[in-house]
Amino acid sequence: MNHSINLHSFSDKDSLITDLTLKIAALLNAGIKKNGRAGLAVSGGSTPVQLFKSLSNSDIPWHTVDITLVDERWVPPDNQDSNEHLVRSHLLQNRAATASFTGMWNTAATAQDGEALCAERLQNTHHPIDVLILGLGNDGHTASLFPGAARLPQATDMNSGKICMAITPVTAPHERMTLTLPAILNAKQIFLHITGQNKKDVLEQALGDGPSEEMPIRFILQQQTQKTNFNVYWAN
Ligand SMILES: O=C(O)[C@H](O)[C@@H](O)[C@H](O)[C@H](O)COP(=O)(O)O
Repeated sequence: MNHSINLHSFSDKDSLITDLTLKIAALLNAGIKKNGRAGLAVSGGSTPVQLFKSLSNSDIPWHTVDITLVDERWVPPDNQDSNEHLVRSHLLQNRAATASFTGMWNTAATAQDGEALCAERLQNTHHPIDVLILGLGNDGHTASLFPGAARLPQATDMNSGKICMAITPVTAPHERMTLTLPAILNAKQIFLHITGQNKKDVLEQALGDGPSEEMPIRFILQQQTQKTNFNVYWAN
């Protein structure tokens, strides 16, 4: 590995979830104490379901937390592929039911058409985001920063001034909306949450040399600004 990272390894998923839940709760509680509100941005996919369930029971004044998405597939919230659907089903439950949620999807026909409204809504949530959770795809994507996507250069341009951007993956279904790289790196704390040997292998490959465009998680691993705390949580 050519780049050093803070890697927290766990022998099983349950111990990871217990530890990460406490860590996230402490950071959100600290943010609330200092600023009156806190921001939490979450990814979709299958990995975070157990974490969402655990977080939903955490002792946090959830009514002072703004929950947003890191990315979204451009499908309505009643679609099983919707990340908003996932968050509503597993995170906005129990104690966390009182949190304020701002999704990315809107009724525009395409993500590109819905970009301005999505950005406007996100601007009205708590910033900077206190805790942002990323996942990792087998192709090295994170958020919806997909290798080979035509708009990847714009979505990773640190000077775009944009908070979110529509993007069409070539390696996965659905047009997406993603937080841009500068918006992701503006978070105070980023956790990369991954499970299984396969994802660890992908991470190790990404930590080696090669173009970030080929494995966009490298844009995060090799962040130039160094102002964001970045930790990897991995369990087998
Ligand atoms: O909506 C999405 O697809 C995601 O936010 C995406 O970036 C995800 O985190 C990875 O694809 C990992 O997904 P899994 O957890 O399902 O492996």
